[in-house]
Amino acid sequence: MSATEFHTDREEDYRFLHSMLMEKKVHLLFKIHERLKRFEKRRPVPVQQHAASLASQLAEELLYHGWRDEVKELLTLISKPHFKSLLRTHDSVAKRDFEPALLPLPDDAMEEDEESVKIGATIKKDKSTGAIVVARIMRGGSADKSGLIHEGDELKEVNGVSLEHRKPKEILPLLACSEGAVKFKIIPGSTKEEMTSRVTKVFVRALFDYDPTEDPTVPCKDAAVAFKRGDVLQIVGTDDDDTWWQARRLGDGSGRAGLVPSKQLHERRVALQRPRALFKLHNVKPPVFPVPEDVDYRAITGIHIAGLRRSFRLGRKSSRAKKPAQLRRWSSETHGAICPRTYIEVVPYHKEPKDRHRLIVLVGPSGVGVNELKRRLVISEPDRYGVSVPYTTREKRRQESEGLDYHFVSVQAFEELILNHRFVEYGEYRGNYYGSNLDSVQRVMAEGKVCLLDVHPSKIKHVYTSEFKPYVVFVKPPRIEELRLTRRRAKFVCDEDSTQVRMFSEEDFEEMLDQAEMLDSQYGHLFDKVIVNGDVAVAFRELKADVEKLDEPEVQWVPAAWMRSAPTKAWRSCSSLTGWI
Ligand SMILES: Nc1ncnc2c1ncn2[C@@H]1O[C@H](COP(=O)(O)OP(=O)(O)OP(=O)(O)O)[C@@H](O)[C@H]1O
Repeated sequence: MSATEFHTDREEDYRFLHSMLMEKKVHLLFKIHERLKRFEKRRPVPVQQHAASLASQLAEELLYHGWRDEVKELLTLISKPHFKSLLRTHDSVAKRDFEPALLPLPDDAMEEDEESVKIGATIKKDKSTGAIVVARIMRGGSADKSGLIHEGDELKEVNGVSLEHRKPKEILPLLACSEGAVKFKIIPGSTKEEMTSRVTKVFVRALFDYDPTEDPTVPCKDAAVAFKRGDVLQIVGTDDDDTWWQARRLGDGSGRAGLVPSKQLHERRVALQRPRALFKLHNVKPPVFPVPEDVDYRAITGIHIAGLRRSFRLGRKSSRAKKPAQLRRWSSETHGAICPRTYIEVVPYHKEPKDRHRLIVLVGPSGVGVNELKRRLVISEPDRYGVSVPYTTREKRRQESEGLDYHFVSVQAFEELILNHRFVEYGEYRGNYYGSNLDSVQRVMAEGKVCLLDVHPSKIKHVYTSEFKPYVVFVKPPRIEELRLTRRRAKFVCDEDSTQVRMFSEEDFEEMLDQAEMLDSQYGHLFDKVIVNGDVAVAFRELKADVEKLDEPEVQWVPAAWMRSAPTKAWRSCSSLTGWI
């Protein structure tokens, strides 16, 4: 090689190197390298493990924040499949839970006589030791029933095959190909005491519906439990998990436990949906005002039924009245307060023969037939059912009797009763007070009768105590077609003085249905029973049978707060019993 050639080569090399180093891509690679080097030293730790669900919740919330350009841009960005995949990858790295797997043990390995029972367990690689450990045992599944495998146990061998250095994914085929009994070699993860203390015996009533098939965030749809508002769930494990609990639904027959959203998780979801709820609330019509009625049921039925007059709920008459000054609400109304409804702790209650009857609270939109049902109950068994006699400050009329139609009291006496919190519900109409008084309710109950009370649901809180143990029945209108059909001949009182009656109009039906929807969405968590009042005879029979059931020795689930002064320690951590009503 000549010197000139050598020189030329060097020249070319130099040019090549120069052009390569000037390449933009190479510069970017250097930058990435430097950045990675810096992060290597800092060892960043993920701040959270649910970035993907957080982003989808954020996207949902952004929908309610107008359509500004920045919002639009952010929404487009977090909705992109690449971005979503990135977050999902981030989450699995954050959890170091790269390959979670449901352990498909054959049923007969654990439970010979229950072939239908599915094994329930998940395994994962322990991030610090690299060992394969049992992550979750589904209560009621084969693994749980065998009593041999527990959460935190380390799996060493399956059928003699060592699991060392194996990934969870590699263990599944080992189980799949095993026939008959499966042998595990296990190192127990916790002591027996620790294990039993993990299984809580807390029962809750769900205050919302949950359908895992519609929940994109549930870790495993098959392992989740669906429930409806009002269902009683036994919380069998919270596993220190603030997102998913394990629970079994009472009465579903399987005894299998599965995942349900934790109180915290549901609260977070409700909080994110709140803008929508608040938006809806602006349309809510004002609720309760006193509207007395003087229908003479004694003349109609031959039985004197004290207190069976127009309820103190705001009638359709009042909500339409264009004279708001005439009607003034006095009691402090907490109607608009919204608290996320999650779960309420409940305990079993067995009614003893010496116990008083539970208070029956009937609620429903105006005109739905609450009074009608009350009246039918009292007439059917006047010695068993009673209604409380309301209080008023107005003058007694000639045909009225003290203590039968009303308790006629002075304004001063009435206001003292208000100050002493003796009213479940009260208000003022044309300069006179009217109210449903706790003493009246207590008197009916002391007579050994079933007291029927008709209040706006926002007032239930005044009787939500162990003394009254209210059983709340929501009387719901049927679909509009059935309303038209069943109320063809029905008349209702349509003026403030209860002197005029008229037929129901299409608008009345629509308003009744709207009100029912609003009551259900705002107070549905308080309802023990929903009765659709289509055919009144059917509704009455259903109501009567339901109320009679409360006297049977069957277990009734009542709020734990009624039966003890303070919530259990175990539950205190996962539920606040205040502020939900
Ligand atoms: N299922 C039904 N079928 C036909 N008519 C009914 C039915 N239920 C109630 N009614 C009639 O509808 C009218 C209104 O019923 P009711 O007075 O019981 O309503 P309400 O819910 O108590 O209303 P308010 O809150 O205004 O007092 C009455 O004439 C009653 O007889």
